[in-house]
Amino acid sequence: MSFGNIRAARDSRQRKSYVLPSSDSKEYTGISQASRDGVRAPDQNSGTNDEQTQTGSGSSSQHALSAPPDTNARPIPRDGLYRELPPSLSLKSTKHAGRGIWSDENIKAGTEIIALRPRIHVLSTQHLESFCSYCCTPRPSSGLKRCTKCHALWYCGPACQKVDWNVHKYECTAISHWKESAPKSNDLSIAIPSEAVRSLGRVLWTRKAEGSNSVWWKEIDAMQSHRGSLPPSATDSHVQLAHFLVRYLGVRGPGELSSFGLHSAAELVDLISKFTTNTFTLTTPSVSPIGVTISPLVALINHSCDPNASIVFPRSSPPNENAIKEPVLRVVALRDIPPGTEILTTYIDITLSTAKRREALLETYNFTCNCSACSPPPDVPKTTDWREVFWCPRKCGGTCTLPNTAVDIVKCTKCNKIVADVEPILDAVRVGEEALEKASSLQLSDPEHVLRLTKNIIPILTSMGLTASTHPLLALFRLRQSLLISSLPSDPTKELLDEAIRVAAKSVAGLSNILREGHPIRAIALAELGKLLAVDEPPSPSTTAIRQPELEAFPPTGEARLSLAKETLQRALGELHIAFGVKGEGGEVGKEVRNMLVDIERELGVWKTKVRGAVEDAILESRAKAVSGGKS
Ligand SMILES: C[S@@+](CC[C@H](N)C(=O)[O-])C[C@H]1O[C@@H](n2cnc3c(N)ncnc32)[C@H](O)[C@@H]1O
Repeated sequence: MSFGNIRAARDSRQRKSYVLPSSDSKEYTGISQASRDGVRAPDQNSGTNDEQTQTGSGSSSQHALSAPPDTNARPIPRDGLYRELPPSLSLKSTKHAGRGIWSDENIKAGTEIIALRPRIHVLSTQHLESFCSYCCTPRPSSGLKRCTKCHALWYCGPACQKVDWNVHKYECTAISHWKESAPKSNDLSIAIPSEAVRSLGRVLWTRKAEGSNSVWWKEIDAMQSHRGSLPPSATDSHVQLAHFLVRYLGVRGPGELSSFGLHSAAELVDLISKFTTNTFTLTTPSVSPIGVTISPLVALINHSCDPNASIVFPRSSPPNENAIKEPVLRVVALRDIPPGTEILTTYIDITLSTAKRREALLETYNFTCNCSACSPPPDVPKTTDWREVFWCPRKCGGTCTLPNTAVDIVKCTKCNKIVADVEPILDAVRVGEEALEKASSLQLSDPEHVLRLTKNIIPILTSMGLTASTHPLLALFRLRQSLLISSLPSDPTKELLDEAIRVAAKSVAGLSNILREGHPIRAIALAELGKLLAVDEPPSPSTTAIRQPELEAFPPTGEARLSLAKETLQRALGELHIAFGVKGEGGEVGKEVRNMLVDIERELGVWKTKVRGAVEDAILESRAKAVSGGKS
């Protein structure tokens, strides 16, 4: 089996949306510094992961319990808005989080709760040439067709270009003007406005076309803004984005701004604050970020670090659904949701430590998270938070929580012994965080450097006892995995392929301790590991080199490797069904995994036939020897 498709998926993951804060797993997008500048894409962190089980444990034993239903939620009227909200859901409001979406019925894990095509989505600049700007189909081998006027957007064909022209006609002129005034550069992120600017442009042109009384505009208008309570740094960045937007729209004065329904600069900044709080990431079927999207209905969903639902774009195509209806956003239940429960997704990278998650949520979304993962209820027995532990230095198999504001005495969960000197471990975490930051910023421009950096830092963090799930080791594993896959040649050596498999196994193991079964990131990590295991095994090098038995133990070879690939892909398929919806059979990745399983069955059949044939030959040969009295 070839890994071309794995690499293609990874390639898009690598080039991250620059509206994203820091990881693969983001669903909502806060505006990062780069999009504040409106000019240049920054590099992003990657998510990651570690050990103990080779292919992940299959169960996430240490999860925080979900929050009990908030009985103080009060129903709120729809006022003719949110027509795509299914009847099994309702809108309610709580004091602490404002409006939210609640289930009225039992919802089974893997059920598609909401499915819609968002009115606004734009590709990040670095993905403009790789996906159709309308249906987001990846560039086919025959290539995409470029808009002949602005030369910035690409389409898979005339049908997509025609339907997108409704709004692109305004955007086309604006991009052309922007390009004329931008410094001459081959760097698209300089020549073309950021995705934040382009999304806001689309919002305002759509508003102009539909009018301020349209349902869609009222929904946009009702989105939550934090303009009044943002820290000065965030306000500054909003003002800066407003400045770029005005330039992009070609607005020359307040009169022209009012043609977009905005009557003051404050209203413009308010719109930007709504955008920051309510947009989320457009992803490929394998959850690689490729852009941003806005749906006022889906934006009503509040956040939890232990979510019961997720937002995905699986491109599952049930009959009658064709590509031009894509990208379809689906909100899928990650576990059974009883009636009267709030639907909660995650806005940030939930593999981060509690303190870092809180920091990210406060900075972009202006709230302190008190979900069950951040503040476990006092009556619930404390469980290990794998993001923040290290193995007991006495090697008893227990773990110790890294010291933080809530934990000052560090004790092993198993042998109960106190760890006196944690400073070296904290130093290692700090060094790891710095390395992660550097690696994330260089992953596009200098992947070789990042491969060297991760190769050096991972063993240091591992030797200090960090687990595969501990931040930042998990992130470093995932980043390394991503780069290893992207750099694998079409006929990889055994050494390269096996290393990619080992790192992928660490990623799966690390994620499995943190994310629940069926979380899209975990399901995709399993599928990637299974795919790597299924790649045709390269011949072993003729070994004059020193053997390293500990490295050779995993991955296995031959039939055992194929069987492990099969087992891993079967697990992946089960999780993909939850992550991307049972109805769509796990989306595009689910389909790919099913096809791979058929191929593996066939290959295993061949192995068995060969082995049986060899055994039978051996038996016949020994019988023949016995008959001839050992004379050959
Ligand atoms: C995308 S909006 C969600 C809908 C929003 N509650 C509303 O009324 O429109 C994000 C904002 O909702 C609030 N929010 C979301 N999740 C929250 C939570 N777990 N706790 C407190 N506030 C939350 C925050 O103000 C956040 O900036």
